[in-house]
Amino acid sequence: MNDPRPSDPRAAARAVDALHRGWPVTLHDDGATLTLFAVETGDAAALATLDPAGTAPLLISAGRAATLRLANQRAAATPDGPVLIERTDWLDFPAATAIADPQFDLRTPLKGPFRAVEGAHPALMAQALRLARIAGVLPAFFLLPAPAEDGAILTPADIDAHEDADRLTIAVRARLPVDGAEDAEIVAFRSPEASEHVALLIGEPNGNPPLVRLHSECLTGDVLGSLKCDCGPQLRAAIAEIKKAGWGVLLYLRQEGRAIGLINKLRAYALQDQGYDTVDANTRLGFAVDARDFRIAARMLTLLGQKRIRLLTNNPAKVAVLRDNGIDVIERVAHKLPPNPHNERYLATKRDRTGHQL
Ligand SMILES: Nc1nc2c(ncn2[C@@H]2O[C@H](COP(=O)(O)OP(=O)(O)OP(=O)(O)O)[C@@H](O)[C@H]2O)c(=O)[nH]1
Ligand SMILES: [Zn+2]
Repeated sequence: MNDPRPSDPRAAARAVDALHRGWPVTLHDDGATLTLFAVETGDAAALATLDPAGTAPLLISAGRAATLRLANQRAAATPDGPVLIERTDWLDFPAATAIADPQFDLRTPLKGPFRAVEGAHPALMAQALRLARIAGVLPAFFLLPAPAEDGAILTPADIDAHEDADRLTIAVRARLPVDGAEDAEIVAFRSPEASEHVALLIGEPNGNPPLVRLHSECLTGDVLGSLKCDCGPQLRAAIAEIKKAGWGVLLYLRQEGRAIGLINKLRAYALQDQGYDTVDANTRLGFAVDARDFRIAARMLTLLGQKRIRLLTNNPAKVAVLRDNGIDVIERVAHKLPPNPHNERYLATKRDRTGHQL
C-alpha cells in the first residue's frame, strides 16, 4: 500500500533540521519503519533514553564499512549503499563515533570484532544514508527500537519532493555589474530544499546559442582563494570566456563539496592531509564520489528559456545529464586552467579517476 499522504518537501526539511539538532527521525515506506539517531549530532545520554536496552544496531555506508574491513561480510553495490553493524556491549556511543568519523581512524584503535548483519529494509536504509548526505552529517545512525514521540517523520517520497528539480522557480532578477562583465544580470531561484541557486546572465543574445558554465559552489576556492582545487580560477575564467563569446549564462549551483556539504568536504580535506586522494577521501567518509544532481541546472536553463547551448566543462557527466533532461548541448568547450603545486594531484585524480577530460 502506498502512503495516501501526498509527498511533502517540508517533512524532509523538518527531518534535516532534526538531524542537525540530534533528534530522532522516523523514515517509513510501505509498512517498513526505521527510526534514525545520528551519531554525529546525538549523544550518549539521549541514546540511553531512546534505546534503554542497548540493542539499536548501527547503520553505516559500504564505503565506510570497507575502510573498517567489513566489506566482505555484506557487500553493498555502491560506496554509499547501506551496511548494518550488530550491536554489542562494547559498541557504545564513543565507539560508534570512532566508527562513523574517519578523523579518528589513526588515533583510535577500533574495538571489535564487528559483525555486519542483514537489515530488514535495505532500500529504506539507503534512503537514510541519502538523508545524511542531504543534511551534511556523517552517514551513521543508530536504528532505534521505536519511533520517538516528538521525532520528525517522513517518507522517501518526501525526500524526492525535497530534491525535485521541477519545483525550482525564478524568485528575482536584478542588474549585477561584476568584474569582467559590467552588463550582467543575476537571477535567483527558489528550490524546495531552500538552496538559493543563481544564474548570472552575461552579455546580449546575438543569435548564437549561449556559452553556459555550471559552477558548483566551493567556499574555499571561490571565496577564500584555496589553491587545493581549480574552482576559483575556473569561476573567474568562465565569466571572462562567456563575455568573450558575446553572451551566455553562468549557473552558480549550491552543491558545495560535490553535494556532501562544506563540513563533510572539509572532513575529506582532513583525509587528504593524511594522503588519500579526493575520490578515496569521499569513499572513506561513506559518500558517493560525486553526489551532485545536475537536473537542477537543466531546470534553471529551461526556466531561462535556454535549451540550446554550448557548455564550458571538462566533465562529460554534465553534458550527459543536461542532454537527458531536455537541453541540447551542441558543443562541449574545454575549461582548463594552469595547475599550481597544490592542486596538481587533485587535477590528476580528476583526469584519472572521475572521467574529467583534462
Ligand atoms: N567532496 C569533495 N568536493 C570537492 C573537493 N575538491 C573540490 N570539491 C568540490 O567539487 C566541486 C567542483 O567539481 P570538480 O570535480 O572540481 O569539477 P566539475 O564541476 O566536475 O568539472 P568541470 O566542469 O570540468 O570543472 C565543487 O563543489 C567543490 O566544492 C574534494 O576534495 N572533495
Ligand atoms: Zn574548489
